Amino acid sequence: MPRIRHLRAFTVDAQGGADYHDQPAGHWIDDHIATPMSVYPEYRQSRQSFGIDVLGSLVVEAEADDGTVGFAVTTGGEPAAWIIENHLARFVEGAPAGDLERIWDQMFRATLFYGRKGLVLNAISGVDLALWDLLGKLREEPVYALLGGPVREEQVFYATTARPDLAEGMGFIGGKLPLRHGPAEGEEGLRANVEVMRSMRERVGDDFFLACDCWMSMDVPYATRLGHRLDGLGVRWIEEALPPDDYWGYAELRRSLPPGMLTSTGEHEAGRLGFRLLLEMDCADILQPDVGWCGGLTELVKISALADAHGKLVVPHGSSVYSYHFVITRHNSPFAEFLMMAPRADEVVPMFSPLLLDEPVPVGGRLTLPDTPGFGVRLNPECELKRPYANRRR
Ligand SMILES: C[C@H](O)[C@H](O)[C@@H](O)[C@@H](O)C(=O)O
Ligand SMILES: [Mg+2]
Repeated sequence: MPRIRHLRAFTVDAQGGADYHDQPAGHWIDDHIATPMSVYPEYRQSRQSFGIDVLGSLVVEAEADDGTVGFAVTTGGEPAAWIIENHLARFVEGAPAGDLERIWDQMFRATLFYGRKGLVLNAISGVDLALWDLLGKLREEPVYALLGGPVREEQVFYATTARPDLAEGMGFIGGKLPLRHGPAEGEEGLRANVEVMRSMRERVGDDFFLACDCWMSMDVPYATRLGHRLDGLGVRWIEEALPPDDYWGYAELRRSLPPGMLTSTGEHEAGRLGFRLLLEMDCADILQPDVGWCGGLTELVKISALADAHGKLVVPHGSSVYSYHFVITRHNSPFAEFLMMAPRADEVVPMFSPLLLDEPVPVGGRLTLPDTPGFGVRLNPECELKRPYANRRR
């Protein structure tokens, strides 16, 4: 097995890409969506106004001594690039390309004093995914084959979108709508949240599930009232109603919702111990780790096994090929998320566009992955990469 000769971290000088919240004005994903910052009226209209896209895309390359290059993309930008070049690289360069477990463990242990979750886990995830891509290319196998192979022929998707009614016509099995109002907008905002879901239910068929995404914007009393007002509208789950660390609140909310209305969370959680806490405190019915943020595939495998042992679903937060190669191999990941990244959510475009070439998209709401080695994607040469920390300080 070749050794890893170089690890490189780049930022991308282009909108969109892996930091998919970085979109031009007018895009549905930045149009008055409720967030923890909604308590400040000046930050309600646009999530970019408070910096949701402040980090930018991160590209990680791992080159083996035989010249093979694996890469991956995630959210992290310059700060993640600094962590990778000045701290994580020492555990990767010189190591055998197959030593994913030891490399991951050293990266995680070495950053515990300042990492644990958040940006550092994004950086570790980016390195880990690049190493899985490299290993697949060296072994000439798709990553899903390295994970034990598919448990189904094709993957079905629900769509996260401002237009679930359009997503139904595209063959998706359900639609998740981001809610626009939080507690600070009072009863009027709550009524508007309920009304948008009621209106959407009237526009889609009974077999098409709806969910609502609250992006950490609420509190337990408000989310409980919301859940009971949505009862009867066929809302499958209420997503990420509370801040990620409010394990107690999630457990209380889950007990308080109407029978059959599920809760989900996890896209801003990281590491298997964080997900163990969500499981053992009965916080959610569906866990949604983002494989580009939770620690990468090496950690997602552990998170998923824990969840499976608790009888819980793992439906990773939209992360393009990096989650598709995983979910196709796990029974407790029966469907996947697809984020509709067209500005008016009226057509299917690759999630990380324009950063990747050969990025697969669902057709008719379903997808069969090719057997291309690694994750089966290439970097778009038209996207200008910058390597801000090539001259390492440490
Ligand atoms: C659409 C949601 O508001 C977020 O932008 C999205 O990133 C995430 O929460 C999701 O579940 O897709
Ligand atoms: Mg979400």
